[in-house]
Amino acid sequence: MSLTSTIAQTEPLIADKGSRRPIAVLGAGSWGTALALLVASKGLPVHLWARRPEHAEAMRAERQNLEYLPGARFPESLYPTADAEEALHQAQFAVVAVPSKALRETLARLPKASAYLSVIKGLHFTDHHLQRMSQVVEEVTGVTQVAALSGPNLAEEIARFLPATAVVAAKDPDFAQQVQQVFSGPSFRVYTSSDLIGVELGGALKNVIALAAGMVDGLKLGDNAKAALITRGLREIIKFGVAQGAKESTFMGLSGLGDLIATASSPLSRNRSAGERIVRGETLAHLEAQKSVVEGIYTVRALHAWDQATGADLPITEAVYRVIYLKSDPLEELSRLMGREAKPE
Ligand SMILES: NC(=O)C1=CN([C@@H]2O[C@H](COP(=O)(O)OP(=O)(O)OC[C@H]3O[C@@H](n4cnc5c(N)ncnc54)[C@H](OP(=O)(O)O)[C@@H]3O)[C@@H](O)[C@H]2O)C=CC1
Ligand SMILES: O=C(CO)COP(=O)(O)O
Repeated sequence: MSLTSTIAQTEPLIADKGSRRPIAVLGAGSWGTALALLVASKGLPVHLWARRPEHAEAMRAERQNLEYLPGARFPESLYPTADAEEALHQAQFAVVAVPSKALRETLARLPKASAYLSVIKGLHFTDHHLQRMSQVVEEVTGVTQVAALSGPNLAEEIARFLPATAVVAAKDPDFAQQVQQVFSGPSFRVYTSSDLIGVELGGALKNVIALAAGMVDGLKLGDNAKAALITRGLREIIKFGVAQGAKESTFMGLSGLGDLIATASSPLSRNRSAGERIVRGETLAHLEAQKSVVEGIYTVRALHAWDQATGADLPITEAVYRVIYLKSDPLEELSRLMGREAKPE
């Protein structure tokens, strides 16, 4: 099936301007593929870009992504390609779904889209500044129409069309609504928000708390400890996020508390399971080398650099940093947290 026939055969289900144009998904890992499936299952044309031609070819032949999401069959309107020009041709917007460490390089070598949706849960520290992924997109491409989608969204569950929710935030409310329409469906309910900072920070920072939650699981510290970690972790996220300009209420929503609960408790979470493996002796080098990304190990490094530069008070984040990067004993870090100065909640 050719690209043009994919577009021509597809009857769009949404009524907004530009809806006949395809959605380009840049990154054919587990999340890019799951989102491509969601949209294509509505009959909308989706171009899924993979960086390796043999990966795109295999997906076209198998009609599934055997490397990242085996078993999830591709609808007709999902077209995998390694040709970026083809992927981005007439796209309504491009969904960026590569790991945060690959974002700059990927955007710099691909043709520009007219608008972008970041679904990346990461954070950069460059030149003494923290950068959210939408800011990186804007800086590298010069495109200002950028949104972010986040929430409790484990790719394997989304690809099985189990019910889930997410929130999309953008400076332009019309663009947030356009994205909402494209992704909303019977198994995926999408809310809008104007708090781009809060939505992006919630998604990035919960990965650090999920790493800590995995450590709690690995050390068998119990459910009280896990609940305490999630609650105090959320407090740390809120304090940091509000200082960055986010709204506190955003962190009590899907992209904050919602995602934190899912990631800190699910056996499917790579961040949570990485925490578990770290306390059993697995090395940072091994985690960095694994095929599927563990974003929290980069986010905690960026937050540590920020903490060093500004003196922000991020005790759980710092404890996770010391365990992962300085090989500190997790039980010593725990007693340091438990022994902090007494204070009101
Ligand atoms: N998986 C999930 O449940 C969810 C993930 N996210 C976020 O989405 C983002 C992507 O994660 P996810 O899809 O899970 O990651 P995966 O590890 O599953 O896939 C990563 C994808 O990015 C590609 N990639 C890796 N390095 C590069 C590079 N240097 N240049 C170009 N492409 C590259 C990989 O290609 P190749 O195979 O060739 O290496 C692969 O297609 C992360 O920020 C994650 O936090 C958000 C919500 C849910
Ligand atoms: O962001 C996610 C769920 O919302 C995915 O979590 P992991 O990256 O830990 O697998």
